[in-house]
Amino acid sequence: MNLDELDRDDENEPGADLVRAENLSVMFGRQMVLRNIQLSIPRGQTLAIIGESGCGKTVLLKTLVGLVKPISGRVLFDDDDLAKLDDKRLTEVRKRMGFVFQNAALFDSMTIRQNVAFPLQQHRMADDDEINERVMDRLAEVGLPPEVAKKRPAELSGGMRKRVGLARALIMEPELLVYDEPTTGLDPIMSDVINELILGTRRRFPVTSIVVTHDMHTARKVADRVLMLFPRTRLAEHESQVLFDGPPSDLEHAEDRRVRQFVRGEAGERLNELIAARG
Ligand SMILES: Nc1ncnc2c1ncn2[C@@H]1O[C@H](COP(=O)(O)OP(=O)(O)OP(=O)(O)O)[C@@H](O)[C@H]1O
Repeated sequence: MNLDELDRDDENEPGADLVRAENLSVMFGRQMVLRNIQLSIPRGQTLAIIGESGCGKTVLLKTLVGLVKPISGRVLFDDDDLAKLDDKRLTEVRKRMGFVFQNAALFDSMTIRQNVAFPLQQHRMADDDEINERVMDRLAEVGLPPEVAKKRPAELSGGMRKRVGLARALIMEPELLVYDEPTTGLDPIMSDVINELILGTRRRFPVTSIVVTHDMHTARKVADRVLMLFPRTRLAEHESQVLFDGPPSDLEHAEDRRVRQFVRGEAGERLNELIAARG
């Protein structure tokens, strides 16, 4: 083994950062949604991003995977600055990411087999037999029976569609999996099935995960680390937008009262603010 190979091995070790955001700020028109976000996600970590509606969770997620461009700062994926990559390199990098969207985002006109195979076919990654085998393996991994492959999304329940979405995200064996609200709209039992799948996926593959969620049960159960964002508009000028960054077990005793209120589901002074705003 030469020195270059040794270096590469170091980078792939658990613990080295896969994603790094430096001084990230994002604006839409005149609205500053994110300001000066600093974030490093080591390989193998599962990070949950929480915070009230509209605080910028999804925007942060999209910026970290290069779907939204920051007005300042940068995102490094495995040390590559996403803003500096041309389209071809960005496509290569995206192949290393899997996306599980809120509504599963399946193609209604395609069968489940075609939906799950889509990323492989799009990148012409395998022949038909291999694609078929991989699709069936992934469906089995998310607990779906083989006969589901022939069905169309409309014939499945919401929970089954979410599982198909996860199977599709896994088909490329990504290094980074991002989940946007994976349990929204599901009953508590089906939510827990999805939580267990997220945990099981992490056990089976050495994947790094980012989970945007409103569901504190999900955050506590699947995450090694939780990041809580707060809406920019309600922060004092000097305050950081990240109110909490630590293990889920520390949330209940967080120093910041706004964190404790959020995780306990208490409206606190927010209720008075909303009543005052209504006049
Ligand atoms: N493409 C866009 N163009 C303009 N404004 C946007 C765009 N995407 C998001 N925003 C604004 O950015 C803010 C943060 O949105 P974001 O979707 O990240 O919130 P969130 O914390 O994920 O909320 P929720 O929990 O309700 O999904 C919102 O005010 C939203 O209107």
